[in-house]
Amino acid sequence: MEEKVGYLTLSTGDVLEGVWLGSSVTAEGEMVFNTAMTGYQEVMTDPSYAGQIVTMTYPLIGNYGFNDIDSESIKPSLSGLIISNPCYTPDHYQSNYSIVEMIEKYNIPTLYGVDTRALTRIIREQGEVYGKITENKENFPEKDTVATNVVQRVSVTEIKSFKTKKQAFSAPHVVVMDFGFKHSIMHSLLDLGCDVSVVPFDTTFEQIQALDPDGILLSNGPGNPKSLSHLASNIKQIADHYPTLGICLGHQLVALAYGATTKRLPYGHRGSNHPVKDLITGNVLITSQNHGYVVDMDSVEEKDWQVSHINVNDKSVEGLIHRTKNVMTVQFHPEAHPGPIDTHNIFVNFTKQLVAKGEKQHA
Ligand SMILES: NC(=O)CC[C@H](N)C(=O)O
Repeated sequence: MEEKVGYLTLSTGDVLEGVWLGSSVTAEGEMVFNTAMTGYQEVMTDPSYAGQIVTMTYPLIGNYGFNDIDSESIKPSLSGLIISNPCYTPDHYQSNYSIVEMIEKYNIPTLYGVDTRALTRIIREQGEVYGKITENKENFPEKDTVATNVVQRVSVTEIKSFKTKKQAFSAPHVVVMDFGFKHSIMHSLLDLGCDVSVVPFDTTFEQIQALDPDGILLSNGPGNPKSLSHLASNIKQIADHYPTLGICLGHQLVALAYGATTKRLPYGHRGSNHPVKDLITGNVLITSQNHGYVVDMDSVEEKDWQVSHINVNDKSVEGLIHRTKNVMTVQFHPEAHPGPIDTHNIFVNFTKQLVAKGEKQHA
């Protein structure tokens, strides 16, 4: 196969050389890195990466292929992919495609053979870095090209309903507000016996009331949470009214809706082994993470909120529980995928307390 050189130019002025994988599709976006050693399929299909160029720090990517089971969305939304060493000959009993076939199928702008260690050091040291995957090494990204309207790009546009396969009578009904939800969030709820309706991110309180849910889940999603501040009063009204769980962007949006603020992390948490301390049990849990923003600890109103989890490395807020309302939010990913399932109990506790409509009627 003929190799074609491509470049990753950065807003820092750095230029890294690589080789195009698939056709030479140019792209621009915020540079982020993920440190997971496995789980590239889940990372590539996580809608929270919309608008971003993802660098995988683990060198070998693609060795166990790509399957029909583990995608987190219908198609990848990330802006581009940077890897060191792609595997053309995957080996796994569930593998249906090679990573190269997927990159070609979805036209994902991808460079390989890039010095991903050097690139990661640049991102860690410079913080907010933008990049361009290009044929022309003189062609730099527009500085501060933060992707806009990313949530609109990845959210469903109409309601989609799913029935649990667990015992069907009186299953609790959870409405998932879709800011770019990962499919494994929905699977976690279905597996725990809930029926699920996935609704567009801007669904109003009244429209949600019409669906008669037992609980609400605000999903993960791409972009700066502050870009959705126009939804704050709607989100507060919903969370005031229903048992609510927020995950990642959903956690940040709930915090904003109740008056806290969010800020940018120096270079984000993206990987599958981020230690988080549960301040209620004292246990440290290993979590899956993908976020560039956090809720500012100083802005959390102590009389209303208990900080339930903190990040062990940088002490940032990882979870909140409302003191009087039935609202709980987490910055990490209890659905894992990729990563360990140490925090699966977040789903168990959320779903256990939902009183199914049928039970309400029969009580
Ligand atoms: N995975 C997510 O929901 C990410 C939330 C938000 N886009 C952030 O980067 O912080």
